[in-house]
Amino acid sequence: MGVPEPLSEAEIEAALAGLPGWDREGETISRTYPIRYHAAVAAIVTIADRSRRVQHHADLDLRIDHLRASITTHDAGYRLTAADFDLARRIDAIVAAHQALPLD
Ligand SMILES: C[C@H](O)[C@H](O)[C@H]1CNC2=NC(N)=NC(=O)C2=N1
Repeated sequence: MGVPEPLSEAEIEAALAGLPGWDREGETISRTYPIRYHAAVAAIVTIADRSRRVQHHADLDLRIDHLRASITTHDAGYRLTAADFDLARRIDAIVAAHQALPLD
């Protein structure tokens, strides 16, 4: 696998438009999910498994009632690449499957 190519501004904006809930800060995208702590722990295990398979990892910040995922591509000099948006979509699907329990 080669070094991933950074995306252009137009490509980043187009990718973000297809990912509701994700925000961009510079060359990082992030999303905060409301989710119960224990459900989030289970989601994180699945996210870790997926990350190993695709060799791309998010920064994950677990709090009592929410989980925040932040993604950039270290190998591209901390720039946004297609791998970041692919991972974001995978995390959306995984968290959605674990959000079934209401917050209270
Ligand atoms: C060798 C290994 O594939 C690389 O270090 C991968 C692992 N996971 C990664 N995750 C992220 N978010 N960015 C990377 O550049 C990256 N690189």
